[in-house]
Parts: sequence; structure tokens; C-alpha cells
Amino acid sequence: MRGANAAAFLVAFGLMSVSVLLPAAGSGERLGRGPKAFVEVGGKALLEYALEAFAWADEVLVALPPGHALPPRPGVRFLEGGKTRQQSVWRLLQAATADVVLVHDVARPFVVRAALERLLKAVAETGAATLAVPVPDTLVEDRDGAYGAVIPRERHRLVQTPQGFRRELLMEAHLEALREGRDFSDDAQMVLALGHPVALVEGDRRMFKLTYPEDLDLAEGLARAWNC
Ligand SMILES: Nc1ccn([C@@H]2O[C@H](COP(=O)(O)OP(=O)(O)OP(=O)(O)O)[C@@H](O)[C@H]2O)c(=O)n1
Ligand SMILES: C[C@](O)(CO)[C@H](O)COP(=O)(O)O
Repeated sequence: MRGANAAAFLVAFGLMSVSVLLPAAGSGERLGRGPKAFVEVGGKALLEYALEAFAWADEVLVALPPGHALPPRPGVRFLEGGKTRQQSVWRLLQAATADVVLVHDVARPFVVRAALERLLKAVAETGAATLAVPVPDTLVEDRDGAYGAVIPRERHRLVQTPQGFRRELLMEAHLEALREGRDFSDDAQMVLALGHPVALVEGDRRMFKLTYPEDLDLAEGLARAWNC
């Protein structure tokens, strides 16, 4: 994280301990460069960006793709991920010990400090929050390749990570999803399905998720400013 000042962070949020869960076990099919955690941007692996951004946390737990191992690192535990993102997070969550857990995609290497601070504040106040950004373009239904109904973008947001929760609340949400055999694309949905509101906190467009090959060009450009 650019300009990180771990001491200030801990003073501001020292009242709650924080476990950071990094699901990094995806295969990166859409990007087409192998497991995304090890893809390099600006000469640095995506996983490294996350480990640096969250070095202030009480503990960091990382789900790696099966068959991958990394050298030990202080304050970091590496576990084997599952078949889906939800399964990977569940494995990490069972090993977490802090009051609050932050779940963050390693596929989002640029963690903006101000957004993270906003999120932590909201989690402290409400117990469940996610970063999200407005939809910048016209949003439309795809009717088999034809322009369909326009969806009012003012009422919609693109959901980012990190997402933060009281650990016990997220445990309850994952257990309920397991009981119901449901698979969710993010953790906020699981908490909402439990009936607990999730605060939407202003994210940052630089915290985009590297998903498609062209995202690599965007990330390389941003990395030049980020890493200097
Ligand atoms: N079984 C899985 C699948 C995904 N993830 C993680 O969840 C995050 C968001 O997933 P995504 O961006 O979809 O990554 P991939 O699953 O790797 O991408 P793709 O769907 O294109 O294969 C990533 O940090 C990814 O490593 C995970 O830990 N375990
Ligand atoms: C968690 C997430 O990044 C929020 O937008 C998103 O749901 C992950 O989706 P993916 O299909 O696993 O990339």
C-alpha cells in the first residue's frame, strides 16, 4: 500500500484485532497466465502487493492453489485453497483468530489506503462492510446480443474488496451457506443472506480486479506510478 504507516493505522484501529484473509487459490482462467497470485505486474507478483498492503494486520492467512507452497514468512500462514473462492475463504476463516476479518482478492493489487481506512471505520461501527464504486457507464441488459433494458446505474454499485466483518458474523454466514449448499461470489452476499445489513463504503477505481488480459496493460501502467 502506497504511503502505508503501520503505526498510525494501529493507533487508529488498535481497538480491534484484524485477520486478513487472502483468497489466492484461483486458476486465473480468464487472464490466461496461470494462477493469478503469481502473475507479475511492475516486476512484482500480485500476492506480494497484498502481503505488503496488509503487513500491519495481526495475522494474514493466504489460500494458495493446490500443489503450490511458499517459503515461511513472519505473520503469514499459507493454506491450501478450495475449488471455489467461497471454499478458499472458508478454509482461511476457520484458521482466523482476530475480532475482525478482512477478505481481499489478491487479484486487486492496488490497495488504496484511504479506502481501507473508510472500510475499517465502517466495520468497527456496523460489523459488516464492503468497498464499492459507482457504475461509470450506461448499464444495460444483454438480450442475446441485443440492447435490452437500461438499468438505473445511480442505484447500482460495483462491489470491490476488501470486505470486512466481525469474525463471528462471517463464520455464521459461511456455516449457513454450507448448510444450504449455496455458493456465493462474495462474502457480503452471504452476510446479507443471513439477514445482517452490509454497509457500502466508497471504494476506489484503482482497486480494480485483474480479470481479463487487457487488465494487465492497465495494471502495468498504474504499477509504474505505484511502485516508484
Ligand atoms: N478456488 C478459488 C477461486 C478463486 N480464488 C480467489 O478469489 C479471488 C477472485 O477470484 P477471480 O478473480 O475470479 O480469480 P480466478 O478464479 O483465479 O479467475 P478465473 O475465474 O478467471 O479463473 C482471486 O484472488 C482468486 O485467487 C480462490 O482463492 N480460490
Ligand atoms: C469478490 C468480488 O471481487 C467482488 O466483486 C467478486 O465477486 C469476485 O468474482 P470472481 O468471479 O471470483 O472474480
